[in-house]
This record gives sequence, structure tokens and C-alpha cells, in this order.
Amino acid sequence: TLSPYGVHQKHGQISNQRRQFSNTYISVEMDDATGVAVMKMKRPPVNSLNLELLTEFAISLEKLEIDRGCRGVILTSAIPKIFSAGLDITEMCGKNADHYGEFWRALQEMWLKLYGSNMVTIAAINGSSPAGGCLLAVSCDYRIMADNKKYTIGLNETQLGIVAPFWFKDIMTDTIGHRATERSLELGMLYSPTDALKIGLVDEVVAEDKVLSTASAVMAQWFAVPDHARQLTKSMMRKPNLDRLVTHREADIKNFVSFISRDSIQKSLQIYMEMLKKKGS
Ligand SMILES: CC/C=C\C/C=C\C/C=C\CCC/C=C/C(=O)SCCNC(=O)CCNC(=O)[C@H](O)C(C)(C)COP(=O)(O)OP(=O)(O)OC[C@H]1O[C@@H](n2cnc3c(N)ncnc32)[C@H](O)[C@@H]1OP(=O)(O)O
Repeated sequence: TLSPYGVHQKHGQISNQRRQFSNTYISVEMDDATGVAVMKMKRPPVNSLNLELLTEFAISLEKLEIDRGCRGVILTSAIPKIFSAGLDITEMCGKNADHYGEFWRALQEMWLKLYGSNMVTIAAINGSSPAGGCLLAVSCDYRIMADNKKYTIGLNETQLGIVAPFWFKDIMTDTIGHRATERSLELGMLYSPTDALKIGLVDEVVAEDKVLSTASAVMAQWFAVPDHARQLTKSMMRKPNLDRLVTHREADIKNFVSFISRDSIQKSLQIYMEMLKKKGS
């Protein structure tokens, strides 16, 4: 079927209790018995967040938000070893201002839906999670990361010669505190799971094969609190950050477009992409 946004969706029933819907880059399995949806990103090779994935992400969350049977979402990746490589750099390179604006608006939209969700959101971080990948995780209510020292998480934007926007910075500050955020963002630091746990960037580190089962167990604990009380508390905690972006949304888009269109920034991103490609070959 075609959603109102023009995104193709496939629907399926796995059993009486499980429903599934799938787009190109997002699949969702909803368990009606538990009220938990597992939402997986599936954009090989590294789940980089392009315009289409961000749009599908926002639509999938919106669908779950209005589904009365859904109380919680576990966000994870269908790609082994990678949660998400963050924003798709090719969306920010060599395109025109209209494209940059559309891309940034889609990112804002996705974030407003994820960070502002009434549902319990748990990130099951089953791989590396730099920059925009870290933003996804930090926007959830709880983070569980796979214990593998090859995986990293953090806001490494400065390493690419770019700057984490104020709303990335705000939620990082709320998660790990001002001093740690300042150092972490200035240096573009990426943390191993153990170090991420030490600074409070993730809440738990568990064996790789236990990430999803731990997320389900944590979800059950959060479900024990009455929804209305938990939701009002979440909204009270998150409203200032949400309002700040909503109020400055157009200025934020303008700022992004003008920043990313600079020749010097385009050059930095090209060099970074070439470095990534060389490393892979
Ligand atoms: C005054 C100014 C004030 C305010 C500023 C205003 C506005 C703000 C401006 C900008 C803000 C932008 C915010 C940006 C956020 C981001 O998310 S940027 C993306 C950052 N991401 C990264 O740095 C991750 C890069 N990738 C990796 O480190 C690794 O790929 C990995 C650890 C994720 C996985 O490693 P491997 O498994 O070894 O895989 P490969 O490295 O071989 O990669 C496979 C393949 O994928 C391509 N690729 C990787 N990441 C990306 C990406 N993010 N986008 C696009 N493509 C990516 C990589 O090049 C390989 O391609 P091929 O070689 O196979 O073609």
C-alpha cells in the first residue's frame, strides 16, 4: 500500500499476536500480546540515514504512536555490527540548497517524533553508533549496548569538520552533563561500550546475544509504571528541548543549509568520504 507520504508499505500477519509492516529501510514487528514493537533499520551497508530512511522512520513511529495496542518501541538494527553510521554524508555533499533543506527538515521531523514519543523507547544498540546514530540512541528513554570493544558511540561531528547542532548538544548534555559533553563534542569523541557506560552515555552493556532480550526485560519494568504518569513526566522533562527546536526550526534549517553549502565544509566532507572509502578498500 502507499502511505499518505508516498512511501510504499507491506503489511503482514505472522500470527494472531504479531503484526508486521515493512518499508524499504524500516521493518516493524508489533507484538499485540506485550504491546511492544521492534523497529529495525535495514539499509546496508551501514544504516546511514538518508532522506528516505528518515521519512520512513518518522512515518513508522507515527503509525505506532496512534496504535492503541503499542506502548513501547525497541529500536535496533537489522545489519550485523552496525546500529547506524549516522547521517548519510552523500546527502550533505554536492547537492543543492533545496535538497539540504529538505533533508534537514526530515531529520528534524524524525527527531521530534522519536524524542517526543509518548511510548517507552529503548535503543538496543547492536553495533557502532556514531553521530546521527548516537542521536537516535540518546533520544530514546533507555540505552542497552552490545559488549564488543570494536563498537563505538558518540557525537564525532568535529572529526568530519562539521558541528553538532544545538539540539544534538542539548540532549547529550542532559544525558552525560555539561563538562563531559563539552569535551566530548569539541574532540568528536567516540566511546567503547565500557567507556560509554562509565560516562552514562549508555545505561547497560550486555553480551551481544542478550541485547534484545535485555531490552524486552527493561521494557517490562517500564510498563509497570502507569502510562499516563510516565508520559506526563517524560513530556515535562523533554518539552523545553522540543519547544526550542520547534520555535527555531526554520532558523535551524537556514543555518544548516548555509553552513553545509560552504566550500570549506564541502571539501572537509569530501576528504572524510574519501578516507572512509580508502579504509574500506
Ligand atoms: C556555526 C555553525 C553552528 C552550527 C552548525 C550548523 C549546522 C550543523 C551542520 C552540520 C551538522 C551535521 C550533523 C551530522 C551528523 C552525522 O551523522 S554525520 C555522519 C557521521 N558518521 C560517521 O562519521 C561514521 C562514518 N562511518 C564509519 O565510521 C564506518 O563506516 C562504520 C564504523 C560506521 C562502519 O565501519 P565498516 O563496517 O568498516 O564499514 P565501512 O567504513 O567500510 O563503510 C561501508 C561503506 O559505507 C560508507 N559509509 C560509511 N558511513 C557512511 C555515512 N555516514 N554516510 C555515507 N556513507 C557511509 C563507506 O564509505 C563505505 O562505502 P564503500 O566504500 O563501500 O562505497
